[in-house]
Amino acid sequence: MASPFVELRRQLHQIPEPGFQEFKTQQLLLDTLARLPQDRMIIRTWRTGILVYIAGTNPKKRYGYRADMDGLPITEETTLPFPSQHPGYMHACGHDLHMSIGMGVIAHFANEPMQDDLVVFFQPAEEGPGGALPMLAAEELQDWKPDQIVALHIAPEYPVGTIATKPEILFANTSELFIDLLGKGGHAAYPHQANDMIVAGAQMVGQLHTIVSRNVNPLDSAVITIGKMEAGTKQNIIAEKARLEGTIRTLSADSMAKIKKRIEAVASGIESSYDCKVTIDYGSNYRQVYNDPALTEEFMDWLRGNDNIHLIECTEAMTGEDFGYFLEQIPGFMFWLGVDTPHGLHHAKIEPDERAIDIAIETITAYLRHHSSR
Ligand SMILES: CC(=O)N[C@@H](CCC[C@H](N)C(=O)O)C(=O)O
Repeated sequence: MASPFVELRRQLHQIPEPGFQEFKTQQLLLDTLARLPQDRMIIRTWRTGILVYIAGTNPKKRYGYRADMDGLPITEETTLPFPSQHPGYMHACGHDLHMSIGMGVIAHFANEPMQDDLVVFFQPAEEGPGGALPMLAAEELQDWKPDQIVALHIAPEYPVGTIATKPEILFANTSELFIDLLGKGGHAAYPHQANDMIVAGAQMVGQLHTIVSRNVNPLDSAVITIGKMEAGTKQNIIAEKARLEGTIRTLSADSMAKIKKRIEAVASGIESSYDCKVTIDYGSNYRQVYNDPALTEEFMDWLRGNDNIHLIECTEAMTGEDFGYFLEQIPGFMFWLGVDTPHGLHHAKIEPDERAIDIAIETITAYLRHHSSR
């Protein structure tokens, strides 16, 4: 029989919700918390998020664990017997696992407290527009700020039982990218009387893809991805508008600033070439995930003595995570948790191996207990 936290993951998996609309998710987590011993627990809600305080036996310090809550606009194509019940939405980035692991950590310390205090943050809207920054500024959190914090992210490429991390930068700086092109629509047979935004938008995508290869130092990694392009209404109508939606990733703040300047230059070139209006909106921006070097090294050393975990010192990834904002204010680290599936993050067929859930709960609780008693 599956552990209660695997069961919880299966329930969460069925109700993926967009950022700041995690209403059913919040209720399910609150109902689950209500079944745990309450004597050491204080629960606060913030928007669709939850903060859970577990008082220690003789606290000198406060630890934190953060789990993200939102799903993605993906139509699930897994073979799981508990698929998403929300059409067009899926937990395809492991947040269902991150939350069930958080609940396992809470249950562990609610039953057998450690010396120090613990706050678990169930944080909405990691995929966008970003729940971490407003949550960190929320009144509900001010007297509960931890002294040290940890979070994890599932890693499809690693076997179960693997943890991968590194000191310093783990995940990139990110900026969303929304570009609107406005030209002049018209009849398909009269292109000379219109400004076709399909042609302008396609040109712009091509030019955007030269920025990383031609303007960024190759030793300083960066990515521009356009994940969505929308234009036109019918095959014989010239499109008046086009919209490009994407994301920028960089390891350095300098490259992010440079890329944005180049995008603006490309946009003004497109405006004059196609006699159109181009508007850029950078949406939400996430700070890099910067692992505290001393705490991460110490965690890695501790893992080396743990026979159940295979530790990998990995390289940086160009993924983003608004946990970077937590790490800007609170020392701590993030790590990858192996879930061994051939399909990557954000893929409709991703099926993380659930055995990783109990492994993560055991590892985090043992680490916190070890650290807390020092
Ligand atoms: C771990 C992960 O996949 N995170 C997301 C974060 C998205 C940030 C933002 N909405 C953007 O698209 O820039 C990622 O896509 O890396």
